[in-house]
Amino acid sequence: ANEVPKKVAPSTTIAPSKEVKSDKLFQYSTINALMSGQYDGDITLDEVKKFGDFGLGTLNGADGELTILDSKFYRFDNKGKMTQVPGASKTPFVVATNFNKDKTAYISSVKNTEDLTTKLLAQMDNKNNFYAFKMPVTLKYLKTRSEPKQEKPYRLLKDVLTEEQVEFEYKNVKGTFVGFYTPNYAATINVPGFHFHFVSDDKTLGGHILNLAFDEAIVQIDSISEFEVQLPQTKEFAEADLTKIQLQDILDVEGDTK
Ligand SMILES: C[C@@H](O)[C@](C)(O)C(=O)O
Ligand SMILES: [Zn+2]
Repeated sequence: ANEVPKKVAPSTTIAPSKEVKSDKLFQYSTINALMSGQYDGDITLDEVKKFGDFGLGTLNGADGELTILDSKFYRFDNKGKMTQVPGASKTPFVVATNFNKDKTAYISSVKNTEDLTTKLLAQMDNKNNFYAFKMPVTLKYLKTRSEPKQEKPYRLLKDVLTEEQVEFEYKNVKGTFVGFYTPNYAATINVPGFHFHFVSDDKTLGGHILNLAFDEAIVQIDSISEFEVQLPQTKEFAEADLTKIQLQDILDVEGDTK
């Protein structure tokens, strides 16, 4: 009863920190799993939407090229058709973020994707961060690819794309470039280096960019210091050997065909 009352620090209310949308990169599954033929995911695009309004990937069965822009899901198929897909659609591999630009940069006289990556790298302060790039642009030249829905037993993505990818070439297309950069240390998790998709403003074309050219554009750059990988909880994923994929195989399928 006569114990000395504990000294209580004067209560200080900490001003609630400004609510900052978590600047995180979310991905479902890994590029090694996709390359190994893991084409059936157990996540819907509506669930992905919780993690980002901006992104890219594919749909179950590797059924075309997926691009997420302003929280809408666009599928560009092997017939060159672009459609919006319902949120109940599932994906085996997707990368998404709530895009918030840290800076913008004026990029000009881009002759091809190699030239673009050099110009983007020059704008990146930390090559060990992830990055997202959003760029409204009129492309003088655009070469994209897509691929048909696969049937089981699934083949390696390398074989699917080598044998079945369909390439499309366009001139003077206005749209939005959706891009990501993954540091090489994460090369088994996501596409190492740059990965670009596209959605035309009239929503008629896009897909996985193999090559491009444009005179000038302002690119929005989002430097990302946190990434989250949600792993498929499917039997196939649990039993898959994901160590066989070679880095060169990923680079071969992501880059332009000769
Ligand atoms: C479906 C694939 O072509 C994907 C995910 O777009 C990629 O790996 O580039
Ligand atoms: Zn792609």
